[in-house]
Amino acid sequence: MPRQMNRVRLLVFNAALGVLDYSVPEGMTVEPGSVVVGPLGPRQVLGIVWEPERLSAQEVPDAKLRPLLEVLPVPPLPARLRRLIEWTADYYCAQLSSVARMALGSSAALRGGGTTTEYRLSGEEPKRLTPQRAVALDALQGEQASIRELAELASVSEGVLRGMVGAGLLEPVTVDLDRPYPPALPDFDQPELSEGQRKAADTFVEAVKARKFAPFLLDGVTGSGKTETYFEAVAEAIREGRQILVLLPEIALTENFLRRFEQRFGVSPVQWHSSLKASERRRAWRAIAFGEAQVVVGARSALFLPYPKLGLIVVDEAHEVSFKQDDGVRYNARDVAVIRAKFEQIPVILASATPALESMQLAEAGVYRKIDLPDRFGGATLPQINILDLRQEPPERGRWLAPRLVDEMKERLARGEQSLLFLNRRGYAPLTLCRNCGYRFQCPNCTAWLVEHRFSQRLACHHCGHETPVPEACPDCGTADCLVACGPGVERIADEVAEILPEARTALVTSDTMNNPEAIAEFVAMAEGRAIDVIIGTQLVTKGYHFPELTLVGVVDADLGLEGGDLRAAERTYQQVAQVAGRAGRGEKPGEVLIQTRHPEASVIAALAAGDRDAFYAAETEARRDAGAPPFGRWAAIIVSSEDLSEAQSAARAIGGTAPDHPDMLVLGPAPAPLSLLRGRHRFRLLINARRSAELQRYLREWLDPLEFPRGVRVHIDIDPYSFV
Ligand SMILES: Nc1ncnc2c1ncn2[C@@H]1O[C@H](COP(=O)(O)OP(=O)(O)OP(=O)(O)O)[C@@H](O)[C@H]1O
Ligand SMILES: [Zn+2]
Repeated sequence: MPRQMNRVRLLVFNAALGVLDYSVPEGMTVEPGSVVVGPLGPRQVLGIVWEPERLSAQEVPDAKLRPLLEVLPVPPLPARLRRLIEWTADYYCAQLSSVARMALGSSAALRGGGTTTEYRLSGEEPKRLTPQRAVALDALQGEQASIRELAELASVSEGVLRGMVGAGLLEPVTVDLDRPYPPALPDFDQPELSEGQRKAADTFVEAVKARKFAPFLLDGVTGSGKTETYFEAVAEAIREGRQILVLLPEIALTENFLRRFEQRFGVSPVQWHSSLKASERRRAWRAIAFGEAQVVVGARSALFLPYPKLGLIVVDEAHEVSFKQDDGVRYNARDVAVIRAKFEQIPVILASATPALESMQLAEAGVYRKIDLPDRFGGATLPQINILDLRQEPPERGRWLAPRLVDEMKERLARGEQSLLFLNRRGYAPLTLCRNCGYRFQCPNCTAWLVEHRFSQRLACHHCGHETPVPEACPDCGTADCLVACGPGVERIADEVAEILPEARTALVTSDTMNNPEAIAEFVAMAEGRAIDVIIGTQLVTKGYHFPELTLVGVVDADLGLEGGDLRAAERTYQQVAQVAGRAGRGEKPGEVLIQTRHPEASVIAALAAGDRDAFYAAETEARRDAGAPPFGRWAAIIVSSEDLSEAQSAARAIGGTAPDHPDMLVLGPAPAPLSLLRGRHRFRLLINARRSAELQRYLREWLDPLEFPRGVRVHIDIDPYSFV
């Protein structure tokens, strides 16, 4: 029984307001974690009741307190989650309210029950069709959503759709906002596990039963059946009536996961990601908060949701850098998942074929328990990896694929097998210039070249989204037809494949072409149905997929990732190439991988070719130890930006000038960021390298909190940064 509180302290979602105190009117019951509404001047403010002793604020006398207006009809945020929110804000030097906001998801979800109206095509035959209506009719087949969402889907105005409602072409459907999800069945279709899988699964199942904090690193080669293995732990948690969270790095992987899940458990899990419809988001949030959602699969933002009875967390493809959020609260979902498991006293499984060095180190130190799956499932063997030295076997002029790779692709095509070409570069060409005057197309808002996209016939900035049509003539010297594309992107590789293998059926897989679940599902179905011969893709196709007929992987440019030279460049290259190589030979036929490179002697490339993962990790570990880099030392970045260059510069200098002189901490910079202009803001960076034992966050706060900057200046702290641009 919560004690009756007659005054409360609220965490509110406006950092400028700080913390607010209210009185609790007669008859209203609140407890820590309650989501409430209070008056603020003439307006209202949403807040979470927090333990007053954990939020410092000036004490307001009882007599001056205004009463709360309302307690929202949702369960109070659990104490364990409140502690996680505090931990995250503290560790990442973020605002408590910004972290707490991630737990609430959507404001609509905070209001209870009810129905909403969605629309779908009525099936009525139109008598007369405007072009706009024809577009909508085509685009909205099988869709049901609000008018606004449908308008977005069909790229027509809401007015067009309202007209279609009037004409009876679209019909309203009443939807129960809180309709329950069908239950997942833990024994729906249990596969026969291999001996290794069985052992691993038993360990996980025991951990779920034990209900204690237990972090695992599931280190299994590509195709070893990590998913099947951790599904047994999921099944056990379902049987025990607990909730399960599975984090995936990208929505693109969800489709694949959903199908596997459905085969195993009979229904889809509850999804949580940024492209959910508003009504789905609200339904999912409420099912989660009320403990009714059993299994939730989501992107990193699913981590802070208010599960009342979490029993297991899985982070799949745990090495992926996209678990690191680089705006708003800059946190790493993989790391926070482990902390959440600790607060919840539950097991957490980090699954990967190419674990992050940090995770390997923690396993070695005995913090994580390492579970190995060293063999592929079903007798499949790991692919043969061969180096293709571009200096000795160059592609023809103006081409990017070396003859040997082309020959191998032709052979696969003749045998009815599939090939995959990997190049981690969207668009047609990364740089466009004028042949006559040398003019280069650059983004007006960013320090970046514009990337040509032939599909959309545009030049686009991959940092800010700026786009412009490809002009007929050079904007500088006015010469017509003089633009040349420099270097390859995946679209250009697709063109090349069309030239050399005109009869091959190809699929281009990038975030430009696979930007919705339907497109991804269609691609997967076609690849599985052998309606595709050659897949050309970015990092989007490197992981998760299982196409048994795929027997050749070509890495178009293995050197690309090493160019930037940041801390994790070698590791990332290793992971990407090993992952994409892992798509080959997963069925009965053996796979082969050809890595095109100009630096076969580089240690990453050599390790990949030799299949010597241990050697790679060992060398990389030593390099990091020498540099005092993570996980042996700690890093933090300070990013200073302003639309005004001199303002940004003096703020950065002021920070640099007041850097504490501490034996545990080395401050580098300020220096202009590699992306010195981003979305119209000038940027400077400082990098702090600290000893592992250093109280880095406290130093940072003591250093930065007293400083004041002009309003246009933003100062961000990035703890354990992944991006250095
Ligand atoms: N015990 C099993 N019974 C039947 N099929 C299995 C079993 N284990 C794995 N498989 C199948 O083997 C294939 C590879 O498994 P899975 O995709 O889980 O591997 P993975 O370890 O996640 O690989 P990657 O890291 O490359 O994504 C899948 O098609 C999966 O359904
Ligand atoms: Zn830009």
